[in-house]
Amino acid sequence: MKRISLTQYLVEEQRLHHSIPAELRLLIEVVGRACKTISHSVGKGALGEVLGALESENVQGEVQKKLDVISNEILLEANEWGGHLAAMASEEMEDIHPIPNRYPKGEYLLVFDPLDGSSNIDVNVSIGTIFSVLKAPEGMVEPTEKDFLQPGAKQVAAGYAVYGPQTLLVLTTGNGVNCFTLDREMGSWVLTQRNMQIPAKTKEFAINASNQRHWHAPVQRYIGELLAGTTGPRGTDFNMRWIASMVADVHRILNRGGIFMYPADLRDPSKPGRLRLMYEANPMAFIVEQAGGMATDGKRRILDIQPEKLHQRVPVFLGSRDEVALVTSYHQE
Ligand SMILES: O=P(O)(O)OC[C@H]1O[C@](O)(COP(=O)(O)O)[C@@H](O)[C@@H]1O
Ligand SMILES: [Mg+2]
Ligand SMILES: [Mg+2]
Repeated sequence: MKRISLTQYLVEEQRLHHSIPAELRLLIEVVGRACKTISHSVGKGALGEVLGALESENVQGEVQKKLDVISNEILLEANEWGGHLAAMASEEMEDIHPIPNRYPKGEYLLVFDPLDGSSNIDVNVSIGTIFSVLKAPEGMVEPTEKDFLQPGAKQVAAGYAVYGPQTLLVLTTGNGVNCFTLDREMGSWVLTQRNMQIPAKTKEFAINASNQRHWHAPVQRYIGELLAGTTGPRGTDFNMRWIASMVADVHRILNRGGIFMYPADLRDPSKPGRLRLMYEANPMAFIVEQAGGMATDGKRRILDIQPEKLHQRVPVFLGSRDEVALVTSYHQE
């Protein structure tokens, strides 16, 4: 098999297909390098003293794990001097992070969840990094939060890394979805899956069922029908998986189909669901659509939502098209 590296793939996209500008290619390479460094820290575990929690909380009021903070710092540092960005924003930081004046600046904005699946860090289950790239608005002088508040449809690139049995990088620049595997000996990302496609039909679903008593009626109905299996209206059995790392759940769905749900529920109305629009739902929705799947908040296409604030939460239904369309239709009845 001819080995194609991430750099070669991106150069091909840039030169042959003109689908990405050189600046964006270089930015993606910097993010890819940062993910390699994070992978290295994750892999050290107790030997690198990277496990466990800190005393601090992030803007979401969640206790920060050491690796949440380490990964955030790796991404900030790698991208600060790259010269391709105007500013960054992260799950772990309340405010945006403009590129300091001592570094060259570029025209892109980078948004990330530095470490996704924090509850799995200390138990050696797959975790990851999710990122999204936006273009800074025309005429922007000093970046502000408002410049980031663009619908997901405006993303120019999105991806995630999974730190699991293998370290993977899944990427879209709006021209399909490709997967790269980290060759740990060579230290390079190698293209291992081209043009990933999510099957439209599935018999597998992912939801945190411990929240069932709080769900709204359309989700109760949909899940009730799946659980009824051959004895219910669907006339077939469904299987359930829940890793509690969105990256790992989405990666499974990208490979063999399935529907992933994190709905809003009857609890705190100020928290519609758990996942964050800008750095979890939008990049994953972009990837899923590029792989032929569908992503909604139950009512609307996620990529059409106009963000109102950086750390906004949204309900998420994404994956195999037929199932996402069905649960979305239940919300419209
Ligand atoms: O604790 P729950 O309800 O299983 O939630 C799991 C979800 O929370 C998340 O871990 C949130 O991400 P963070 O770890 O980045 O906060 C998702 O990856 C995952 O799908
Ligand atoms: Mg997350
Ligand atoms: Mg996180």
